[in-house]
Amino acid sequence: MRYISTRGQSPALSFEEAMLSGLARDGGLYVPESIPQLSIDDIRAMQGQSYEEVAFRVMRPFVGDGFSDAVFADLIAKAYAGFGHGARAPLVQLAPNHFLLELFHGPTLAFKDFAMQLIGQLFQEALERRGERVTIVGATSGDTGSAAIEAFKGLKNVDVFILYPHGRVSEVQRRQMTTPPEDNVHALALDGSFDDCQARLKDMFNHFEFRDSVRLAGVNSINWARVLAQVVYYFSSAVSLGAPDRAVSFTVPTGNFGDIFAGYIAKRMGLPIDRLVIATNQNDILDRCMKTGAYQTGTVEPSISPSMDIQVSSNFERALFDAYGRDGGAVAQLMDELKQGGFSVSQGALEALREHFDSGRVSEQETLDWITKANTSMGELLCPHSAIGVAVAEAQRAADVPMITLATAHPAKFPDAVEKASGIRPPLPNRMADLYERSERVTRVDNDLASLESLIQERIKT
Ligand SMILES: Cc1ncc(COP(=O)(O)O)c(C=O)c1O
Ligand SMILES: N[C@@H](CCOP(=O)(O)O)C(=O)O
Repeated sequence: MRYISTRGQSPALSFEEAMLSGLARDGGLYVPESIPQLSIDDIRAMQGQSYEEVAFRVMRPFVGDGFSDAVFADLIAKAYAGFGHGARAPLVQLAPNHFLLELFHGPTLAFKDFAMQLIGQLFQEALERRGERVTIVGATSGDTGSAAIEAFKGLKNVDVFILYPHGRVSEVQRRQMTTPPEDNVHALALDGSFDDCQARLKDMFNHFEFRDSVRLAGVNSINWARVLAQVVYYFSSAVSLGAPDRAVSFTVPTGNFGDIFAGYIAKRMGLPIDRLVIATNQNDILDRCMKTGAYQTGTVEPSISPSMDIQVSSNFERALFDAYGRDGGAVAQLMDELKQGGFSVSQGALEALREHFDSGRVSEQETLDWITKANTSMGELLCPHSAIGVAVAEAQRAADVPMITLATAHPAKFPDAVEKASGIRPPLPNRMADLYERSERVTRVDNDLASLESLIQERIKT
């Protein structure tokens, strides 16, 4: 299996090379050259299997020879051993034909743990075998950063720098990033938005002298391995509701488009998915684009669902690549136009996107109302991101197709919003009950490429 860039100008790489490289050198994102197909029998064989067994069957065709079957199975087992629920990603019923996929039982209480715990294992195994060391830089609106720090802290072949928007993540998210004492992890609070953090990260990848000097790697969903690990729970949940003999739909709280893009890959592999519904907060560029074809950036408005406060939705580029018939030149041109503020999706490409995706947007007040309503009438305390998913799913679901809404974070990560809506302040699980007492370590940084690069170079010298 080879991986090609969405901008068509970088050489194809193996899974392991693509994983360790992050962004392609032409600025594009890696995607598989072709999508492996699973037959109806392959999918039926997943019924009754453990999450780990499903993960092996779904991911194996993408991974290639770098990891043997035995090693890959072992890394999967280690990745999910620390999850707080035997099913890893349990489904609970909210209403007739509406189910919630709880993705918050990992070590940092967000769906990012599913991919990050596995990537930590894959990086460690690959880097030790190669005798190499990398510098991971990540951009986060809160959850990617905490999951990355948790997965990579203390690993000997990796230094990790996480850029987060100062003052725009929840206190739990911030403390998960700033309290680990291991000296290979560094939390950097940037003066700006998540989009600024992600833009500086991509600038570093496009600055080859810096990139090569620190051996830069990425664990955002820029990295194909992140998306791949998230494909698994689409299979495990759909199969437990009767797939492949029954189609299901998914609603996904969306920001950087990585999670829902994983659902699209599951569908392309043969999983019978009827609709994939994008659910956004007031930072609704994706909903506007799906409705009008105009992908126009504006100012990010901080919300009570801060992890989705994103305007430049990185993985949308992967969806556009397919919608434009895998024409890397066309995608490169759109991304150039994006630097000037936006672009219009062609009618043909918009129709191709609408074949798979629907969308909906939820206001701040509606988010609070749905936290209240889900608590009182569905018996589920939701985080604001998951509430946005449930709100959009309830508005859009068809009566005859089961809808699965992804619950992307634990309510205890966002206690202020949850308490305001429900009157309940959700406690942290026991294993992190002392999070508020731990001492923090963080560096304030300007939104400036040169000074960020110098800081990283200085820190990895010591
Ligand atoms: C809790 C939560 N929900 C939803 C999202 C959006 O997911 P994605 O960026 O993959 O669209 C994020 C951030 O990624 C998140 O942390
Ligand atoms: N919401 C994310 C933003 C980064 O997304 P990623 O999936 O590209 O890593 C976060 O929590 O940081």
